[in-house]
Amino acid sequence: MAARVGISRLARVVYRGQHVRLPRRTLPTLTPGPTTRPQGQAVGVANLCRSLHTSPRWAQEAAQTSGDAPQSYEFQAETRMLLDIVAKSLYSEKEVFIRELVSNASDAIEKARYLALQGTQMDSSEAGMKIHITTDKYDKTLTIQDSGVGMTKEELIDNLGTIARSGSKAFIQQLQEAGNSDPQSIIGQFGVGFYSAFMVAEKVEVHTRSRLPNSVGYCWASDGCGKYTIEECEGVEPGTKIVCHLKIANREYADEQTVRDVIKKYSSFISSPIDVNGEQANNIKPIWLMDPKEVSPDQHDEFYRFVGSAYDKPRFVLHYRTDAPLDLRCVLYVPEGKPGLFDMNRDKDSSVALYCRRVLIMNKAENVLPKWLRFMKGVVDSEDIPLNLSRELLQDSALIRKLRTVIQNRAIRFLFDKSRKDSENYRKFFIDYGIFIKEGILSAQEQLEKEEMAKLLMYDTSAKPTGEKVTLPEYINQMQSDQKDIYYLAAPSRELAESSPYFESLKKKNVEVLFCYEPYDEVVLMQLKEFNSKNIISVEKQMRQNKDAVDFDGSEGSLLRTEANELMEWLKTVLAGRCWGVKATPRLEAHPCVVTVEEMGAARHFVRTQFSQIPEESRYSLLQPQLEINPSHPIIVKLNTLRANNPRLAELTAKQLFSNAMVLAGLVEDPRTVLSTMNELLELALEKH
Ligand SMILES: Nc1ncnc2c1ncn2[C@@H]1O[C@H](COP(=O)(O)OP(=O)(O)OP(=O)(O)O)[C@@H](O)[C@H]1O
Repeated sequence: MAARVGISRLARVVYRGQHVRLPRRTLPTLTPGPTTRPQGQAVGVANLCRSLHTSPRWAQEAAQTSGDAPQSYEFQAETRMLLDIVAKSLYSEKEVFIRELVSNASDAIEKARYLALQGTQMDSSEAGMKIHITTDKYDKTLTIQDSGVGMTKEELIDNLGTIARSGSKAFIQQLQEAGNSDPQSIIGQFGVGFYSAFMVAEKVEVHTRSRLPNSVGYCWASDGCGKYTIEECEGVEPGTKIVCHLKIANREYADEQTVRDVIKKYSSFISSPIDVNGEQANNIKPIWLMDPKEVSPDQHDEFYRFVGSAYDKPRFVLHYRTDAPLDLRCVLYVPEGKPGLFDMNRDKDSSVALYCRRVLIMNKAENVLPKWLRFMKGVVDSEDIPLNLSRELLQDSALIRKLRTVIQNRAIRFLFDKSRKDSENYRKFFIDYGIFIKEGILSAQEQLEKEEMAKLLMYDTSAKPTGEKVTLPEYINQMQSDQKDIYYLAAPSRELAESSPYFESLKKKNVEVLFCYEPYDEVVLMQLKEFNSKNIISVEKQMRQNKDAVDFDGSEGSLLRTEANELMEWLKTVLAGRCWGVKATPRLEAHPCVVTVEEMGAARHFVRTQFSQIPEESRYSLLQPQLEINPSHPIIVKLNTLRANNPRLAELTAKQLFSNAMVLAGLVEDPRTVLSTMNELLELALEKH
């Protein structure tokens, strides 16, 4: 290694095609040679450098060659094409070449570990399984050395002279299909493995020795312009050392801090230690690869803050490993904090990083998790994901879809487990994050998928005190033996739900009813339609469908059948244009009447969202409300006599009863519309007092 002298005392010369750094005092003795390095003269050059008391790295290595002339080879045609494009492209993220080389180094170490584990006879020691990176600003070199499997001469030719990886093949194929029209746009979608080094290097040297017994070392070198050389070298350590002689424009990659930053960005979680100039650069443990039992809560807290760029803690940790149907290692966190308004946005960036064998593929990987799980933060690592996965493929590949389904199913199972075993914390989670689950149900296509997510829903219920929620499976478990359907009631609050006329008869029969307080709750349940082969129906619908006849037994204070029939006929006339039918119901007790419509939830949604644009007279014909009267209620009984005694007061009372019922059903957006006749009604009612 050259002695470190100040830059002012150094001079740079190009000697036989190489940039050589020399102390100034030696300059007069140097005679520039030819601009290209002739084959077979490496030893001479090295000798010259030694005699000048300087030893640039390439010259040091040249001094160790066997002395035989390096053999020259041509790259396979496809490789040449790839190299040409890579070298000339204006690829914006050149730094990824470090990721590619580090990932190859890590793969080589993994292979060596694996072979050693398999009992293959090898020259290996676990202790040295490291990646060493050295930077030299003066030489403009970046060297990446691993203690992995190394390569034999044949492997060098096969692996680096031809396109081995499928990703590169796909890249070439796309390029050909695109008719060479826009290579930059295509190259941006791919990592191009080892060849990406030529984006930044004018020359790349690979010093390698296979770990197989009795292997010799080789030096592979190329400027990426169609040819490469291989020569036998002595003193090569087992493993591979890649020296990138950087182009002047890319000399920043010989800067230690730049390299550290790139490693932090892409390769923090590589399992082998990565040293940059002797100091470890990846000090974060890939905890998702550890045995879940071995990871402490503190480690999770720290890692969560790192991956999620968060300041709180995770409330739930899903640390999950599987080999089938996909190889998958993931750690996913549910934040302790509540979601902010921004988190609700479906376009919010994902907080999940996608790795493949500890190599970062994409930081904010969209589509790895379904949208509704966007509140989860963490890491997904799958060996089945190709390293060169493009953004386009990530958008729409069968593999990513499969990954998404596997993770979604696991997340649902995990959360469902929490709901049963850690119910208090799950209840709090549901209050904060339930809206995402509802969104998931609304956006799912398949009934089965909807029902899976619906296991996670929780509601207040008529059978439990306020705040004690039940899940749908719990509701079904508690159902009465003769109960066929799941009932729900949408109301703005528990008080209004409990006093709802629609709930009266079920309450009397002790039938449990789910209370939904949010406007979108009933939209979700309407979409869900059924759960575990049970229909989910609103209490209003249940009432409208009910065919129970009124028992006109002449009980005291109740209308007789004929009286009720006459009153209903009269009501039809008085409410013409607003009411599409009148019937008597046995299901009311405290209330004089209710309004029912075909799909109450949908109607309410319609009223909320569309009614302002629809003229008054058309609104009723769209809703077609039906009035159901309670023939035993004092107001109804009185109304029947009133229509003969005081027709005007009876008419006003009937209209007001209908308006009140519409309000109770949640079908009136603007309450002022029901007050128009109220003063006249009061005036007449108070006349005799
Ligand atoms: N440091 C290394 N040690 C041993 N072999 C290496 C090393 N770097 C590259 N290779 C060999 O060269 C081949 C080509 O490398 P390249 O990066 O172009 O693609 P790849 O690593 O095969 O692709 P992928 O990472 O998708 O499997 C590798 O498959 C490997 O056999």
